[in-house]
Amino acid sequence: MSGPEPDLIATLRAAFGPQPPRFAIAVSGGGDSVALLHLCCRAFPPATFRAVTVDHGLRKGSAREAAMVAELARAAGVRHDVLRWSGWDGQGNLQDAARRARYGLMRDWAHGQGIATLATAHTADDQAETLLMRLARESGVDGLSAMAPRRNLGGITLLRPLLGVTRAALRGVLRDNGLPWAEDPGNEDATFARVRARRVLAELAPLGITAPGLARVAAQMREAREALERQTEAAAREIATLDGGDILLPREAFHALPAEIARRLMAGAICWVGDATNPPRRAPLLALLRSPEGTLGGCRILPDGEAVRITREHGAVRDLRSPVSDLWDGRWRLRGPAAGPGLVAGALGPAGLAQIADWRASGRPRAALLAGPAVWRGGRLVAAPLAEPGGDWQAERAGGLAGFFASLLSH
Ligand SMILES: Nc1ncnc2c1ncn2[C@@H]1O[C@H](COP(=O)(O)OP(=O)(O)OP(=O)(O)O)[C@@H](O)[C@H]1O
Repeated sequence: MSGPEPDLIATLRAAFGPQPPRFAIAVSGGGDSVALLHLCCRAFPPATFRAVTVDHGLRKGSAREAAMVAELARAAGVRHDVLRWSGWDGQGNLQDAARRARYGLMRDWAHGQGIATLATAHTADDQAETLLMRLARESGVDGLSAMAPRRNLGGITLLRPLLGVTRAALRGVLRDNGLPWAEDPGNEDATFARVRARRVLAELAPLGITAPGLARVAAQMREAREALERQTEAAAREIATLDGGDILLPREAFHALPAEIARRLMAGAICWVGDATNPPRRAPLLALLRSPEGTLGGCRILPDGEAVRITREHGAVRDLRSPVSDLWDGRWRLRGPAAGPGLVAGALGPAGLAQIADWRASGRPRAALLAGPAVWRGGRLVAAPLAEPGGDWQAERAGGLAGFFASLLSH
């Protein structure tokens, strides 16, 4: 074995750690992932990991590509499965739907097989292209940190061990070992922003801008991002409090924070209160920070004495109903006397609030109570734990304040 292969094997071993978990690799049949398959076979005993291919059935030859991967895996002694997708309803963007379906299929498959980690073959070139596309969106530190080397995919760790390795190095591995691979015709289709980014990247070499260089910039951005997240978490621990399911930020202390930290803290609070995965967009977030109140990401932000309150927006939960034993709105746990038949959890709303004479005694503003959890039987209000604390029913915000702090850090 010569050339760059030993280094690449060392890179893989370092990425998976000394005792690799039960893992699988996602192999499309393209050059990058065929090289990943080959390198994994050199780095780890082939019988200790699995390979998976999603056949989208979208273009001629996809079944043949899956069969090619199956043959390569069989020859190498790696167990391989093909997952078939046939779910496109003709709506929306096909690429996007295929991508989401692919990750969903692979995640469910991994869960079913007891696999904890799934590795893809994203390269330094993919990372550099992502960074260029994020520049076009005027992204900040988070966007420019591009793809994470590892992230959570519905309880599975998605690992990208080759983010620092160029496509050219992987093509070298394929050639040196006489390995076949399939060329994706989409790679030449300039209607895709990624293909245009790839072409532009090639033009940037005279400036000294290269794929590995940009991948290193992304890695530096990721470190900066992690540092900023920690600082945001520290600021939250110092100033944030929880009231019911709402976050309260004392205005003076909040505005004294560096702007970047204040923005992150507000975005994090909105995500947590609104149970959202994606942070709010920058422009509306900046507009919100300039105004005393507003709505964003399914939340209402309003002044509350000396503080800013981030509460759920009633409109976002108005029609949400679930059995009282379930987590309501993805975050509320209701506990009360033995749950009788027909009890459901739903928002208190104006109809519920109108039935509570002294809701002001709760000390909470009307907006916060409207979107809070209540227990209903048919159209009859049984309990409103946030508006009438101390009753038979209690509502607990899952995760509590510690959950909010933890949500501010990437996982
Ligand atoms: N059909 C497939 N079956 C199995 N793995 C795949 C498939 N398509 C892509 N992959 C995996 O994903 C890696 C990246 O491929 P590609 O860039 O086409 O995917 P992507 O889903 O668009 O990536 P991103 O997460 O950046 O959107 C591949 O190297 C391979 O590991």
